Amino acid sequence: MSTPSPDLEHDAPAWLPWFGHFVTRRGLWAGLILLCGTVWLMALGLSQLLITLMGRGDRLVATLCASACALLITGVFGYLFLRLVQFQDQTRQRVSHHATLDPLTSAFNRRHFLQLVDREWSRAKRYNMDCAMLLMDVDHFKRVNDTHGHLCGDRLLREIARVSGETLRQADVLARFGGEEFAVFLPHTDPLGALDVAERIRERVEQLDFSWEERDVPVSVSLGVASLQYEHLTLDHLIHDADEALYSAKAAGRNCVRAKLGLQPGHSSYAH
Ligand SMILES: Nc1nc2c(ncn2[C@@H]2O[C@H](COP(=O)(O)OP(=O)(O)OP(=O)(O)O)[C@@H](O)[C@H]2O)c(=O)[nH]1
Repeated sequence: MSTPSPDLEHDAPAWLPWFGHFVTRRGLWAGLILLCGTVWLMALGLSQLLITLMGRGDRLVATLCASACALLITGVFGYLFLRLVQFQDQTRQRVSHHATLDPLTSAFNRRHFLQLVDREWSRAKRYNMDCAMLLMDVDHFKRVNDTHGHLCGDRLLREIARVSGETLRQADVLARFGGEEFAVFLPHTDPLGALDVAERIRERVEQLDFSWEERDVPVSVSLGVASLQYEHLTLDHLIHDADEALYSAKAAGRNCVRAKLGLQPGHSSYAH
């Protein structure tokens, strides 16, 4: 997933791979000599051409020719240099895109999500701030794939990621956690707020008017919610609790939210 796209090869200026191989094989000095030699030959050829065309070899003509050559060569090499800078920037952006985003849904991938959330989670833990984790799983997704095909399943995953993202605040972090499972980290969110977000996502997905080849495809998700507790010593503990809550939601018949919140004694789960 994080391998650079093959498009990069196509987008590279045509001379770049060749010149890159040359410098790698022969070394920097050989590259520099090749570059200087090319510039020198271009300048010589061009000035000779101009002098021949103008038919005179006096000082004024020589100065004009030198200026024209300098201008042209600076333009050519300036353009090549700028293309190189632009290409390098595009490459950096694509590599970063591939390293952080899930290619199907454009939500964060699991690895990047865990990196981001680990930092946020540690801060919340240290400063005693609220935060919560939601795990969301598409209901009977295998059936969708089997009935309508994998392309339909893929589009459904994209739609679910889209509507979930629209439901969240800027600071919330959404990721595709695995096959048909998504994770959402909610910083500065108390247990009731987390339940509210989970319920809103569930409703938005349920209301998705999703069809494939003119056939309606009913969609629902189950969500497990866990809020940061004193006994969560690592991020894994928080994720584990969200996973247990998700399991309860599935066991309760799906299309619902279950939570491990520790809201008050005797108030540890929530049903849609
Ligand atoms: N189209 C598509 N299918 C995927 C992708 N990743 C995983 N799947 C499929 O998702 C299905 C998950 O099926 P199950 O784990 O049985 O879950 P489910 O059918 O949703 O059942 P419940 O979770 O119990 O409601 C499997 O058939 C996987 O092949 C993907 O990227 N695209």
